[in-house]
Amino acid sequence: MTLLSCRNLGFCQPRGNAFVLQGIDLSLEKGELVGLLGLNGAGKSTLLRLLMGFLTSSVGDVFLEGRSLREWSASAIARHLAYVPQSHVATFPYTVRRMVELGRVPYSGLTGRLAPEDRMAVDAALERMGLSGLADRPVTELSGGERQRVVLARAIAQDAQGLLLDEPMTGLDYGYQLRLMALLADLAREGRLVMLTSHRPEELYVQASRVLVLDHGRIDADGPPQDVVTAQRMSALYGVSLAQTDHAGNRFFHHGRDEK
Ligand SMILES: Nc1ncnc2c1ncn2[C@@H]1O[C@H](COP(=O)(O)OP(=O)(O)OP(=O)(O)O)[C@@H](O)[C@H]1O
Repeated sequence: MTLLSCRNLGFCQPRGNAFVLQGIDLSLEKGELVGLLGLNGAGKSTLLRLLMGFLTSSVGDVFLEGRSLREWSASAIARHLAYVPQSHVATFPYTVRRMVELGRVPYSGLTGRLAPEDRMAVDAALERMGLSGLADRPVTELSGGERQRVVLARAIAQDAQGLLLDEPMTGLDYGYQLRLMALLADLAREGRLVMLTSHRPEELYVQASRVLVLDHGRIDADGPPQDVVTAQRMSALYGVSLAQTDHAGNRFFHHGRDEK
């Protein structure tokens, strides 16, 4: 079932004269783990922000559950879609628990008391991100990777049907990168739409059910990872010579020896 879709979506920055995104047609289904690849500046974050309703399209429209996002209130969107930004600066010394509790605001309201199910969702998210032992620490006193796990836990606590993540692996140690990808795959298998931007095609090859390539603001490829994450396409996209080796369900890329 389609959760999010867009038709002929286009976006120009307010003071820019060129389109950052153009002619984007997408139908994003519940149960999919969608990876979004593209060069720096290709428009990946812009697309996620348009799908979240943080930016308003210049052309075309985004639909959530078949209704234009323009008809949805911000809190109703937040009960359907959670978002993890590319970077997050902690300026106020909230505790880790309090930060994760903010994921429940779409249900409890800003001043509302947390119901038992809110507390359960917060505890489960803390546990899933390995933060139970840090719950009472101020976020301003955490490492970069720990803070990233707090932002991820807040999004998971939101318990939304759609989870849109902008380079979520940034700053995570290798163990948490692998755990997070497995968790995202689980969330998709549970019937959620999970969409993430990434600069790691090999990781998308293993876990994503669908991979999109954005190139110069347009969708250049859209399909299963076996068809999209190929040495030929990745070489063309990144402008480097790559060869591929498949092994035990993984695909590894090797940088050609002729290039430095
Ligand atoms: N606030 C802004 N004002 C003007 N231009 C912007 C703004 N934010 C982004 N852009 C431009 O929009 C284009 C798309 O940026 P976007 O952040 O969506 O790219 P991205 O694919 O997410 O890149 P990266 O991989 O580097 O995160 C870029 O050309 C960028 O320079």
